[in-house]
Amino acid sequence: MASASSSLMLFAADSSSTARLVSFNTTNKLPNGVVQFKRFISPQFGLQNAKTIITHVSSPSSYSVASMVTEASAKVIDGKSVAKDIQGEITAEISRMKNEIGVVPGLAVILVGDRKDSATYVRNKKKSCESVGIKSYEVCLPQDSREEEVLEHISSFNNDPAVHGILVQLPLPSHMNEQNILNAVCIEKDVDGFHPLNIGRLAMRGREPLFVPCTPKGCIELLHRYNVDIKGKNAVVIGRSNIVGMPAALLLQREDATVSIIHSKTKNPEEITKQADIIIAAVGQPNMVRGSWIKPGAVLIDVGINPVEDSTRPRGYRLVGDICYEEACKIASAITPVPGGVGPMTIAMLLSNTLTSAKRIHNFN
Ligand SMILES: Nc1nc(=O)c2c([nH]1)NC[C@@H]1CN(c3ccc(C(=O)N[C@@H](CCC(=O)O)C(=O)O)cc3)C=[N+]21
Repeated sequence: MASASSSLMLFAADSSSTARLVSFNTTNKLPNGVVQFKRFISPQFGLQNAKTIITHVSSPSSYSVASMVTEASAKVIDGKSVAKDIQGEITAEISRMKNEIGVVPGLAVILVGDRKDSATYVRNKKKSCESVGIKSYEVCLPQDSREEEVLEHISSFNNDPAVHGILVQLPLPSHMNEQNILNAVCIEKDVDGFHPLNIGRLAMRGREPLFVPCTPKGCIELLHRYNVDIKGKNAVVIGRSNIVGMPAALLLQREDATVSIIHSKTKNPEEITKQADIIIAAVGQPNMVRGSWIKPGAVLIDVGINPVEDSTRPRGYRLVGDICYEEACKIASAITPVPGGVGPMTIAMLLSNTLTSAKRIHNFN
């Protein structure tokens, strides 16, 4: 078979053809060494992410063998880094606002109960607020509080001129009526974008919501900042929750994508995802989207943040997405990691919505 030098030349010839989808997926094992050629190159991001690993070079008596594995790995969409950039932009705007009109944006968070994950999110939000210069107000109520108490806090934040955004951490305890509570947040301070009037406007052509829900907004912002075309593309949203799937589908539609929504009753979901140029996965099922579900070159946004047991980690678990990253990164052209993908963007969009709200209320541009 191939000698070491001819295999390397073969690779060189390949790598000059940038735009072509080159794939030769062979795995040849020879008794005296291994020759492997494996390539998945996605056209959209060219070859910059192709990794060539010479795994084995041997020179038995008659010939030498180089084993070369070239696997394109998708571009990593670095949500953590984009979120950091955005927070820098927000910090600068807040300081300009403070200097020019003496106003500091304020965000109120209401947390009911003692779910550990909710407490962690709320703590992280508070830290992020501090770092950009947003003043945060926090109310923590016990699990057995009455709905009326929550409504009273919302009402007083609605009337507090120092507060420009109000977030009620979800999920609420099951004895509370989530609809009543979300309806009570005045739409001018609904930085989560969960008020039915904001969602309704998001759904209507020619109408503009005051706020767009943070997680879906973060997904679209990542696509924009990575120059992913959305217009005219096939986009698939997996999951139809009020807080992520549904608004994500509406946003993609507003960006002129052709949108399909997959949910628990969808038959043969993989046949639909296989057609998708863009997938947003938001179901909360660890590793549900397998490599075989993905069209080569697709762009993947993974909203899932699922803890799975892992005794090798200090916390006893690690976080995985809804998309099987190890398989998907060999087929997609770009993918968000978990953690470090959509999660940090959710917080950045919350800060951004809070700044927008303060600007609007104070008529500051
Ligand atoms: N009213 C309301 N608004 C929300 O926006 C809201 C909510 N309720 N309830 C819970 C979900 C969840 N959520 C996250 C935000 C950031 C990360 C995040 O930054 N995650 C890190 C990982 C953090 C870790 O290591 O644990 C990451 O993905 O890199 C995750 C999850 C906001 N939520």
